[in-house]
Amino acid sequence: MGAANGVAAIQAPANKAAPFFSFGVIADVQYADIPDGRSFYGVPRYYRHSLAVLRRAVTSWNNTQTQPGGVSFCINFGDIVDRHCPKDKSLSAVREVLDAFGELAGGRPTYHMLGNHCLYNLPRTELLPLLNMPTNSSDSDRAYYDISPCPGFRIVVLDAYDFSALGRAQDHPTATAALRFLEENNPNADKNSSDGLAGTARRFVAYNGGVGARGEGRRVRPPANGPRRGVPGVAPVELQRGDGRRPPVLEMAAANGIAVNGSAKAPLFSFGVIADVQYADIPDGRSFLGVPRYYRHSISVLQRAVSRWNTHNNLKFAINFGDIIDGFCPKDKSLWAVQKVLDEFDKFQGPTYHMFGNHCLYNLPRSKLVSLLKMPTEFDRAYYDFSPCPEFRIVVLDAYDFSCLGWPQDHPVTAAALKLLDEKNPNSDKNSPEGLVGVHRRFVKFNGAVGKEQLSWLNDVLQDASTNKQNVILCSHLPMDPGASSPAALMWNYDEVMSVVRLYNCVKACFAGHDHKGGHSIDSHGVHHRTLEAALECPPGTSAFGHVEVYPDKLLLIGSDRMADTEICF
Ligand SMILES: Nc1ccn([C@@H]2O[C@H](COP(=O)(O)OP(=O)(O)OC[C@H](O)CO)[C@@H](O)[C@H]2O)c(=O)n1
Repeated sequence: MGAANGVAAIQAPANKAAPFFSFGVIADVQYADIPDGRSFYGVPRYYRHSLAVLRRAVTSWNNTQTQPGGVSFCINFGDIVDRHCPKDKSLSAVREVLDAFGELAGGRPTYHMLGNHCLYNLPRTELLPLLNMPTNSSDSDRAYYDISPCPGFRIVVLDAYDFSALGRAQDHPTATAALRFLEENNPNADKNSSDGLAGTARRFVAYNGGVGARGEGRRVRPPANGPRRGVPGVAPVELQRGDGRRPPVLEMAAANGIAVNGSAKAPLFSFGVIADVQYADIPDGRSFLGVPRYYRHSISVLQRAVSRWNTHNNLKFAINFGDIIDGFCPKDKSLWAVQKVLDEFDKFQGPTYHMFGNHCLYNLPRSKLVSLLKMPTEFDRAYYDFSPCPEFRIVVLDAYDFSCLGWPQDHPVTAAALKLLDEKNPNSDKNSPEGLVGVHRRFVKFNGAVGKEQLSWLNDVLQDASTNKQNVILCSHLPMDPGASSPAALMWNYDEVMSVVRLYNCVKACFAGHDHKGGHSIDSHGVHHRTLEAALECPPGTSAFGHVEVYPDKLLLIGSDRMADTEICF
């Protein structure tokens, strides 16, 4: 491409060899023949339509035009039917979904796993024969297995409810042990509620479960020196690899085994995170795709974040991942709205580092924003780095450096970016990804790219960080890995940025905003990508913010209710 301020050509994959095998994937169909509803947090759920999604998936997997050679099998990641399915219809609903999987051409199999919703409907004993898992075991309760579709690969399917309170009779020893475990680790009367639990302890709710320690072929030996750190009432065991070496994490097992791990040392430093506040003094609305947006409530989420960060008392700084106000903010109120949000950030007892999001640029020009957001940069640049301790460097990218947004209409960057969109996106409305396939959906006007000069600056910063043996946390409004984002929310030249990142080993994690539902992935080079859940889409009374504890060998994102906790080990 090599455009004015420059994004270079999007690379075709270098390796064009045929894959060893392909397989279809689908998760959380949660079918029920009932009207549409909403999740606990208010997100719409389409119980009947989900079966149509599955049928479309099967048609697509059967289509050798779109799936050259077809898929060899498919994996269903659980929750085949929903808990709201009337219980006298559970069996027929499960059968309906299984019939849809059965349409996979040539009798190719589907490999299923258990989800909590499966177990709300039917006991394990009834469910397991229906799901026909290749456990190859006389243990009729077993729901974990492995398959080897070709000599060089093995697929391992875990039973995440092996140790859980679900799916077994109340007086079954495993159910009793799991309930006792929940009693010890969750003080709420409603064990589905994580209220009051902090960080990763929020996972101790009845709708989750654990991998038990009794698996055949897993060699378990008791610890030499009695119990170590762990969950109260949980007896630790150490699991051995087949070669006898201990795995890198200490695992704990309860009566029937559950694995947990934690950190005892103090972090090097911690920082607050929040994304997509998108405040506007306007009534609630919806995204283009119909997800509710709470424009006024989002500032309450920020207020709660600042108050929690201040209570924490040990956060060195905060990072705001962009979209400080919304595009629907009346333009004569943009400045007032930005100032109102900044006043809230000012109540935090430390500095806040900001970055541009598309919505910032719908409201105000770049030059005005750089000074309002007090970015620690020279000239009008909106990318920068800083080092909160000798071992770490934080790099903040400007994901709209090369974009159609924020530059004057007659600026060469605007013209070059529009030209790129014309080449990549045939729609007359360049905000629409309609008809674009896969990661090509990112070529829409509400995204942008890191320009040539910024790429070269990034290269210099990463080289310097490597020389100084610093770990790097890369921050950008736009996500940079398809595994952690919808394709339509990706940075235009995420692949170019990641090519620079991969020249070094210093970048340990990339954090982003923009894709409001959030996401997490580990890319092929082991770099974690964490897209943060948006403050804007928190129904009143709920929140999405967090703080990151930074250790020499890991980051722990500790989220408030809608922001998921994430452990990033390196
Ligand atoms: N499919 C779409 C999606 C959006 N638009 C229009 O584009 C503008 C920006 O969209 P918006 O959802 O407000 O952008 P956010 O930054 O809040 O969210 C990120 C993306 O949605 C990521 O997936 C707006 O005018 C939309 O109406 C569109 O036309 N077609």
